[in-house]
Amino acid sequence: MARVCDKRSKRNVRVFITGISGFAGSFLAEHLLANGYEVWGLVHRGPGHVAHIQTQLTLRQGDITDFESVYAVLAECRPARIYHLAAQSFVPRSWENPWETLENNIRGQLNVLEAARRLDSAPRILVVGSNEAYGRVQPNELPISETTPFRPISPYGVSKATQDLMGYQYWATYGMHVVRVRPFNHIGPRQSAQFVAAAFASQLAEIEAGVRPPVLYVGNLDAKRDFSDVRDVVRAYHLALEEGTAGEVYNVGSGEARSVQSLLDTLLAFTSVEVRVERDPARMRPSDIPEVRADIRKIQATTGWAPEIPFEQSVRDVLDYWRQRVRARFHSS
Ligand SMILES: C[C@H]1O[C@H](OP(=O)(O)OP(=O)(O)OC[C@H]2O[C@@H](n3cnc4c(=O)[nH]c(N)nc43)[C@H](O)[C@@H]2O)[C@@H](O)[C@@H](O)C1=O
Repeated sequence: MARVCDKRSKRNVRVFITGISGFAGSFLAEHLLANGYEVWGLVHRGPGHVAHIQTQLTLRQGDITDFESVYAVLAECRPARIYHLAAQSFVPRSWENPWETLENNIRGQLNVLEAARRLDSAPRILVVGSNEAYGRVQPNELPISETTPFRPISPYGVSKATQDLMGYQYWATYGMHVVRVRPFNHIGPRQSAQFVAAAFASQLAEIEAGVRPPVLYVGNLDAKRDFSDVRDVVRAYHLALEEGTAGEVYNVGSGEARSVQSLLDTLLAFTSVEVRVERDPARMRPSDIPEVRADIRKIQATTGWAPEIPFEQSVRDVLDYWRQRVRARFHSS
């Protein structure tokens, strides 16, 4: 373990992160900088969530679905590690526009792997799948292990199953050092308000600030998800790529299932305002996986990783993040 945390030994190790300006990508960039890596990244538009550390990074603009732009940036960087995080990650959007999600996620990763194959730096590559690839899991299959079959029920799940298999194939065919992870739900500051914890916290922060009536809109509260903190998840990504075995795949989760109702109850315990909770039909999905829970023994045994941030702390941090954002928005106008 000391090996991957030794800053001096990583000073010349160049990593490249796709999706660096996003939710998980920004925390990964911070984590790798703190561990002494030289961090590069691909941004589509602006620096987003890495604006505050921009001077410590080398950012290049490009479109993940355009091979030439991906190849040009990777050929310039010649990274020793690639963390491929860029993706369309909101499940309901994939039902509205399936091809957009499939194209972005599948073509995007194909471009990264094909470009990496042409590099003489022979990078290690982290491919990010999802528990959505497991899809419709039966109660007797819980907790979900890496050998549980894929039965995706959303185009997003299909795209992640494909990315996962593609990562395997590039290892099997070309012997490339590809390590795959299958993260379960992760929450934390900076997450878009599309996702459940941020969706609830952002409404609550606005209600507290008096800029929204005291009605909190929700979707399916019965679903059970395996939530972990994004800061624990990016630590797992780093350890998986440094300590994991090429060609292998690792679940990343907490090992516990919680209902969306219990997430809501935890949030409401942190506020003193009275809210009415109302079911919003627009937030219901054509199909929703009823329960997921990760078997995380494989990554624990291989890397020693374990989640460290308690669920309540993550939820509190999400709410505080949205309180700050709401304050900044309404004080500056
Ligand atoms: C691992 C996996 O994790 C995530 O996928 P997700 O599970 O779809 O995440 P979510 O936060 O959108 O929904 C969680 C649950 O919460 C329910 N729910 C209730 N009420 C609202 C609501 O108001 N908003 C949302 N978004 N969900 C709601 C919703 O029906 C679902 O059962 C992505 O990061 C994905 O990229 C990924 O890979």
